[in-house]
Parts: sequence; C-alpha cells; structure tokens
Amino acid sequence: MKKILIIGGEGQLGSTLTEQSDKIKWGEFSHTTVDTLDLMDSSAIRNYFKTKTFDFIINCTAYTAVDRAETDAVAAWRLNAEAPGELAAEAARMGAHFVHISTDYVFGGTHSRPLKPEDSKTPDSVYGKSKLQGEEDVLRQQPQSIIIRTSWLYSVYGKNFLKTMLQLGKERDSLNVVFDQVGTPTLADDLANTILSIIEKVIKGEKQFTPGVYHFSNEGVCSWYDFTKAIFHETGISCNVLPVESDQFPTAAPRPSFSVMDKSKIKQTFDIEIPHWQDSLRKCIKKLDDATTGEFPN
Ligand SMILES: NC(=O)C1=CN([C@@H]2O[C@H](COP(=O)(O)OP(=O)(O)OC[C@H]3O[C@@H](n4cnc5c(N)ncnc54)[C@H](OP(=O)(O)O)[C@@H]3O)[C@@H](O)[C@H]2O)C=CC1
Ligand SMILES: Cc1cn([C@H]2C[C@H](O)[C@@H](COP(=O)(O)OP(=O)(O)O[C@H]3O[C@@H](C)C(=O)[C@@H](O)[C@H]3O)O2)c(=O)[nH]c1=O
Repeated sequence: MKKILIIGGEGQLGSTLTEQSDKIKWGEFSHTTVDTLDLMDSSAIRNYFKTKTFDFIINCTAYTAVDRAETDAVAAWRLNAEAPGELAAEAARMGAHFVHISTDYVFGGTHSRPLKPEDSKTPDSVYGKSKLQGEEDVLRQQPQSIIIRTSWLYSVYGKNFLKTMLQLGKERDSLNVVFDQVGTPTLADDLANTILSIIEKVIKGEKQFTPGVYHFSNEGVCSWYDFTKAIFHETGISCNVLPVESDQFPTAAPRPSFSVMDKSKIKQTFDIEIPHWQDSLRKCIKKLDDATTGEFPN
C-alpha cells in the first residue's frame, strides 16, 4: 500500500484532505500538525524523516496571514520559502513525489487575461514573494514535484473569506467590499479532490506524475464584491454590500487586481473536471448548514 503524508493536516486544505482520505482504500494516509512537525525548525524536519518514508508528500502548510506577513516577514519567509524547499529535499532523498500548494498572489495583477503557469510573476506582498521563492526552492530540491497554485480558498474549516463575510453580514447593516480585485474562489473540497485524484491515477498507472507548476481554482470569474453578494444571496443575509475601490479599503499588503488563472494544463494533463464557483459555494453553504444541524461529516 502506498504511503501518503499530509503536512499540515489541520489547516483548511489539510483538514479537507484528511476528511476525504478517511474514505479512501487505495492508500495509507497520515498527517502532521505543528505539534508533531514544527516547520520553523530545520532540525525538526530532518529528525522527523530520519525514521519515516513515504511515497507521496503533500505540503498544505503556509503562513497565510497576508497582511500580518508584511510585519512578520522572517516567519512568513521561513514557512513559505525555506521550509518547503527543505521538505522537498527530504522527499527527493527518500524518492517520494512531492505536491506543494502555492497562490495566485505570486502574480502582481499586471495581466488582463487568464494567467498561465509560466506567465511573468511580480508579487507585491511579502506573502506573494515568499510563496514564489518557495516554488523555486521546491522545484530545485525535488524536480519530481507538482506545484498547484490556487486562489481564494475557502471551506468549512479554518479562517477564510466566506466565514468572515458570514460573520460580518450578521453583525452589520452594510459592508464595503472591493470590486476592482478580480479572481476566482476555490472550494478546498474541489482542490483536495483533485490532488487525491491525481495521486490515485498515478498509483493505478493511469497517469504519469508529470512534474511542474499547475493552476487550479473553480471555474468562473468574480470580484470580492461579487463573491460577497453571492454569499449573502445564498444564505439570505440582508446586509447591504457596497462596491468600493481598493484605495477605499486600505490593507497592509497590496493584492493583485487580476488573478484569474488558466486551468487548461491541469485539466488536460490529469483529466480533471472543475465545478463553477457558484455551484461550489452552494455546496459549501450546505455543508456548513449540515454541520450546525449535526449532519456533518457524512
Ligand atoms: N487560504 C487561501 O485563501 C489560499 C491558500 N493558498 C495556499 O494553500 C495552502 C493551504 O492553505 P490553507 O489551508 O488556507 O492554510 P491555513 O492557514 O488554513 O493552514 C496553514 C497550515 O500551516 C500549518 N502551520 C503553520 N505554522 C506552522 C509551523 N510552524 N509548523 C508546521 N505547520 C505550520 C498549520 O498547522 P496547524 O493547523 O497545526 O497550526 C496549518 O495546517 C497554502 O500553501 C496556502 O499558501 C493558496 C491560495 C489561497
Ligand atoms: C473583510 C473585507 C475584505 N475586503 C477586501 C480586502 C482584500 O482586498 C480582499 C480579500 O480579503 P481578505 O483579506 O479576507 O483575503 P486575503 O487574505 O487577501 O485572501 C488571500 O489569502 C491568501 C492566503 C491567498 O493565497 C489568496 O489567494 C487569497 O485567498 O477583500 C473588503 O473589501 N471588505 C471587507 O469587509
């Protein structure tokens, strides 16, 4: 049985992968948390892998607090740039395939058509810069790596824009939300399903583990304003949403104005079908509702 390790099994993507892997029979899954493998410490990484080997390692960890990273750059750089390279080196040493997750924020928003993996990268934030360095280190240390850039990730787990808006929408009568940052939300369940489907196809010999950088988000395009309107429409929250430009909603870290990604490479290489973001939003809201009525997980 192939052994698959999820690094960061209690973040939102890691939790979703763990939830899905519990139903899988074709692989033996385990995961780490910050308590069992603290990536701030290089020697902890070396020690952890001294006695353990895996066939696939999926890295779901990151420093994801985009604004805080601006003033906590050393920690963000350690988690997003250095640690992924060290994990990839361990994967290479044991001959494991490495799957790493990156972000649309490696792009600077200068493009105006869906972004291909090889398009020029000009990240504006510490988060984006550190994630880009992490991508480069991963591919240098373990050329047999798949890097999946995703965007606007949300799920029933952890902190994310959907949960922030559900909270704010209940507390406030009106909200200002930027409409000049355009991208695509991604339901973590859809990304987790894609990662597991790629690994399953490789294990079953249906696909090669073709290394490189891929893009994955849900289908469709929207602004954060459109996303918020859809969240309130689907949940019946009556909060008024006002479209504003980014300079009317100042943040410590600049975000790309356009980060819609072209997903044709992942779809063609691994025969992946991707749901539209509005359908996935409905799916997630139902899952949240089921959680509050005690029917989740099922
Ligand atoms: N969130 C988003 O909107 C987007 C995320 N991404 C990328 O997707 C991936 C998954 O993101 P997401 O699930 O949202 O991230 P989360 O912020 O939900 O989870 C972060 C994970 O990192 C782990 N972690 C933090 N510090 C340490 C540490 N010192 N040592 C070990 N582990 C640590 C956490 O562990 P623990 O839970 O044990 O503390 C947690 O598992 C990341 O690579 C991120 O950059 C890309 C685009 C959008
Ligand atoms: C809460 C809020 C945010 N905004 C704006 C701020 C920002 O420009 C945009 C997104 O909000 P957030 O700061 O919550 O999201 P942000 O942390 O920028 O989300 C990003 O996280 C990292 C980890 C990624 O990799 C990205 O793909 C992306 O998902 O919406 C409003 O306009 N009104 C609001 O009330």
